[in-house]
Amino acid sequence: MSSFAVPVPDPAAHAAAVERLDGLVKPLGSLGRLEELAAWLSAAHGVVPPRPLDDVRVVVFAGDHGVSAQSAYPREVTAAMVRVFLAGRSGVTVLAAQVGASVRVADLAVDWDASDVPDEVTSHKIRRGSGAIDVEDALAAGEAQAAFEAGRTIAAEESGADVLIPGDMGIGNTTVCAAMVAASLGLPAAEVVGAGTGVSGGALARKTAVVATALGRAAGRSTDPFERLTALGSACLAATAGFLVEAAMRQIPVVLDGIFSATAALVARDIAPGAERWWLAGHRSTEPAQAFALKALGLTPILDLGLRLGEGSGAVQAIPTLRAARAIIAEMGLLADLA
Ligand SMILES: O=C(O)c1ccc[n+]([C@@H]2O[C@H](COP(=O)([O-])O)[C@@H](O)[C@H]2O)c1
Ligand SMILES: Cc1cc2nc[nH]c2cc1C
Repeated sequence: MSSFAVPVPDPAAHAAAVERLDGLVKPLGSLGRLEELAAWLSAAHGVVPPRPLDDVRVVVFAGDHGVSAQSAYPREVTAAMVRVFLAGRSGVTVLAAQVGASVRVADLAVDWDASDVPDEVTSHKIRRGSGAIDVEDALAAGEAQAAFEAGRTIAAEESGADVLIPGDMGIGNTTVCAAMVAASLGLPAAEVVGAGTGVSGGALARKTAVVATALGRAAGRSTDPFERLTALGSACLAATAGFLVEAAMRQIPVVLDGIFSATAALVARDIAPGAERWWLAGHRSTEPAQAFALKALGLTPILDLGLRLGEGSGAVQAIPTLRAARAIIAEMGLLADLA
């Protein structure tokens, strides 16, 4: 049973938004998804028009994985990228600057000596790397809960945001996500495994075999979301799930990114049913597991740009579309006022 009483987005504001949208100077329904998003934002903010989306914040959850050998890139890239985020030179930092969003990086489980980075980066650290899920549990007893609580705390720290975006950085995390989505939805490894950073041929077959072995090892432990995170997940996945649940509790809209945030969302929805009403899917990733997870959550991506970077980069791209959705309901004239 869930101990999270997730509020429902305001149905009266949604109804008022639909009525206003239908009265704008345009053929009925002609602004398509923008109309749907305008009504969604109105319900989330409980007011028509919704507030401007001025304060957009990305939190990149960084961690290493015992299955990092299934990536096209070496494990050390995770730690190196944390420094790139801090230097403002990552993909998401550059793209976030384009839409005026901030980027924070949180090291939950990077396998490095982080003694020279600011404390605020490592203050929620759970461990150095997670277990190789084909041979051992990802997390020790209690760590999934601790990481989940860390993610909740981070969302609380960022609760001044108009929109929150979970980002991710972790070599090997698409292997973990594939296993988690397969376990959550009862799918075979071959249907969920994707190229990640770019594996193909024999490497893709090995990645699929690792996911299949992990699923076999964790058989029977998928029902409870925290047990699933312990067996097959990671500290970052648990923290991102906590971040998503806390955002929903605080009625802060979230734009999900790629495979990682969709995987965390699937677990978070099991922990806090109804929380998914506070989340939008920012974009469609190339990873098959993301498509399965979003379908199960009932979420349709706003954009499909063929992105597979992660970091929150795709979600950030959806912000101008959301601002456009707000602008139509805030600024367009009414049919009733036509001369
Ligand atoms: O967001 C996505 O859908 C996505 C798809 C493929 C790769 N990534 C990023 O690449 C890393 C994981 O890929 P891999 O091949 O190392 O498992 C991790 O840092 C993710 O942020 C992200
Ligand atoms: C360079 C690099 C940057 C990334 N950002 C997210 N995942 C990544 C993987 C690699 C390899």
